[in-house]
Amino acid sequence: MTPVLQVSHLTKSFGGIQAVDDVSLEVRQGEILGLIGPNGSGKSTLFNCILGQLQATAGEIRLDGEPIVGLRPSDLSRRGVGRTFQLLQVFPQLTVVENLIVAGQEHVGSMWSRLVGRRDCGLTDRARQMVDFFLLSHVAQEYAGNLSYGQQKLLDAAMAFMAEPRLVLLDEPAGGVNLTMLAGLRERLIAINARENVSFVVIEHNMEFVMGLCTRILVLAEGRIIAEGTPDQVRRDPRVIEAYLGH
Ligand SMILES: Nc1ncnc2c1ncn2[C@@H]1O[C@H](COP(=O)(O)OP(=O)(O)OP(=O)(O)O)[C@@H](O)[C@H]1O
Repeated sequence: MTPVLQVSHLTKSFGGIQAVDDVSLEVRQGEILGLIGPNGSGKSTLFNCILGQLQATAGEIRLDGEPIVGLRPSDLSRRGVGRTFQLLQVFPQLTVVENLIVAGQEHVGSMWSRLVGRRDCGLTDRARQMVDFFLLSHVAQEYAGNLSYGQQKLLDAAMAFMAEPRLVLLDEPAGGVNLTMLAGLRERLIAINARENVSFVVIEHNMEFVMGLCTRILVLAEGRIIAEGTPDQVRRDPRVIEAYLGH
């Protein structure tokens, strides 16, 4: 079966720095792939190249077998690529449901049709589903700015699923989330992955969280993949321990 995402020999330089250095990887249908590595190892740069926010210096990226290098983030989202952000992207002055609908609208029609058309396109129903799924029903009509940080992270995650994506790139979903909410967040992500057969790539510094969420993990150091395997294999790999300790 064609992988959902194929990255081949991707390189991104900033002047003399090879932030991503000849990286190749594949993401399979329904897989939850973790991307870990010390600070500055190239994780965000790799994400931004995949998402069309940075132009790769060399290499190829394919989505469902089709080359996507050069496509804009909006084109990618229409092709089924969603993302969450390291820093929250919710609108504090909109309610939870309104945030979800706005996130869904990004993928439906042009700005003009959004302004004049008001076609719902099932967004209200999908927003209700996401509110229930991410355990936000009790705050559905609350302004997002009034939610706890953990609830805002759940909302941020839910927003990435509004357009029923095939692939979601999650940038530190556990960052800043307190211990009591972490287990719930991980459980919901695993549940939506299974329910919608969507693939994830997850950047995460919280080792316990990423090891409990992902089926396979890639480890980056200085722009290169230095290890790959199941959470257990990666945890015990001396190259990984050295990359973290030597940093
Ligand atoms: N816009 C830029 N201009 C110049 N150098 C950059 C730029 N973005 C990233 N870098 C450099 O590229 C390297 C990789 O950075 P990147 O942010 O991708 O790492 P990271 O693994 O995501 O780090 P962190 O875990 O701290 O977020 C670093 O040396 C960084 O300083």
